[in-house]
Amino acid sequence: MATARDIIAPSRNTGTVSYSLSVSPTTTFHSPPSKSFMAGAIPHRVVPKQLKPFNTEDIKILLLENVNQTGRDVLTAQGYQVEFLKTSLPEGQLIEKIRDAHVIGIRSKTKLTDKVLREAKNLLVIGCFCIGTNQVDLDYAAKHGIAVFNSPFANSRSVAELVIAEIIALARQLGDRSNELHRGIWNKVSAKCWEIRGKTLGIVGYGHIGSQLSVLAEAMGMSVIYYDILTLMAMGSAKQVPNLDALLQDADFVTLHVPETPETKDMISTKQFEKMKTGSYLINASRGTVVDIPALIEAMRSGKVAGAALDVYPNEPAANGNYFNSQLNQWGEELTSLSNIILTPHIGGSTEEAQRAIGVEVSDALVRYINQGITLGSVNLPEVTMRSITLDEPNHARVIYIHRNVPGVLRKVNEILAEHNVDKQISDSKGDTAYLMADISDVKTDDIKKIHDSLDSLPSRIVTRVLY
Ligand SMILES: NC(=O)c1ccc[n+]([C@@H]2O[C@H](COP(=O)([O-])OP(=O)(O)OC[C@H]3O[C@@H](n4cnc5c(N)ncnc54)[C@H](O)[C@@H]3O)[C@@H](O)[C@H]2O)c1
Ligand SMILES: O=C(O)[C@H](O)COP(=O)(O)O
Repeated sequence: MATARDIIAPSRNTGTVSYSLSVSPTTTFHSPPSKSFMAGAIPHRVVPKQLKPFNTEDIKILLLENVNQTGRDVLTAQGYQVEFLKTSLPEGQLIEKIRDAHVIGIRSKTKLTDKVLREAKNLLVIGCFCIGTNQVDLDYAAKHGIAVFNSPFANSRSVAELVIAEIIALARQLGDRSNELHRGIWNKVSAKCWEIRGKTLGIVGYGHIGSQLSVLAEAMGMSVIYYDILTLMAMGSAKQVPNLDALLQDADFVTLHVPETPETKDMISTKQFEKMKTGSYLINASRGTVVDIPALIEAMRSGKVAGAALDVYPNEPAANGNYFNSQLNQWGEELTSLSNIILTPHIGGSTEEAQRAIGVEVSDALVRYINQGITLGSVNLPEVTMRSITLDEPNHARVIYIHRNVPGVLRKVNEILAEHNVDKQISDSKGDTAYLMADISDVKTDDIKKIHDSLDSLPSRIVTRVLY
């Protein structure tokens, strides 16, 4: 029997009733009509038709990890069934829950491995309500026609501001002084406390966060150097250095802003600490795997590193609570016993501004994908968009065919579509997966199932959807 993932029934809402235009990606291209337009210069506006894949209340969305209310509002306004949980889920429970879901929304904790995704038979799309997508097996998802979206920079500023705060806090040993006074100890010292003015900040990874931080740090009188695998335009007076060693030997503060990849695993370990200046500082708000923590503990004990701020850890708890100990990470208690180390629970992107913006951005992308098949912003499928079908175009349908990227597919698809007029068609590929979108006209209701089933029976098929 066809499932919600592949068979597409007509929407209850696609008659002549009024439509919400908010879901149309093209809405922003329609200026409000001016007075002269209203006076009759243009007889009527072109109104995008709200395509629906099937009765929207059939769409089941599972939101984990306390996705912001803004995101929940966008999705519930569509009439989807939204289940919301504050925490991540252990693998067994995740597998049980994901079997039913057409959409899952997560943040950085939920691991969507191939093992989990294999059970997600109905899953159309994954929304990462964060920047990182390392927690998702992107390749498996693409090969199975599951689109993945994220929010590439809505929390970048929040992370950059946190790092600025940490640079000053480490230079002035604020964490220690505050902890002491909380225990009743007055310890007024200036030894080894510094201004940050004139010091050198070394930024590893000069992307959205690194470059934003660069601007803020220079404004506070720091010199900025950066290392990145790409040659990137410097902000202000910052200077790119040719390799990591060059950065480590010159920086007073080293801050990490690279993604989690095989190349960045233990990027900062014993050898790198040896290259750093004595009395320098390390900040990691990227991913926990990037720093070899036992090596950091050693470097801090020896005095090589004068202070550190960590926001991310190799193992992080699924929920808030009393979990940060040696069971979670074997060095947990050694780390907490060090002086001048700021430990935060992965809060780099946790501001009201960032979470609200991410909620809207990712939910909008999910709605566009579910209702119209648009993949703009997808991190694992080719980015494909087409202007909306309008209310002036009855008997039109949008065909989405995600298929293996092998020769001869377009010919077969167009043989199937040949009985109809193909108004627009776009096809693009990324690796092994290709994405075809075609708007066709002269389509009768009875044709929909035939088109769907014919495309679905092609050997190249990954996912077939027909929207109208
Ligand atoms: N602590 C938090 O709450 C928080 C919030 C947002 C992002 N993050 C993490 O920060 C990371 C960076 O975020 P971003 O938005 O700046 O990402 P980005 O993709 O904009 O920038 C990453 C940069 O790192 C560079 N890079 C990749 N591999 C490298 C390597 N081996 N050596 C040197 N440079 C390398 C890339 O070329 C790119 O310029 C994210 O991947 C995410 O893991 C953490
Ligand atoms: O990837 C990110 O955006 C950050 O690591 C923040 O993740 P979070 O949304 O789980 O706090």
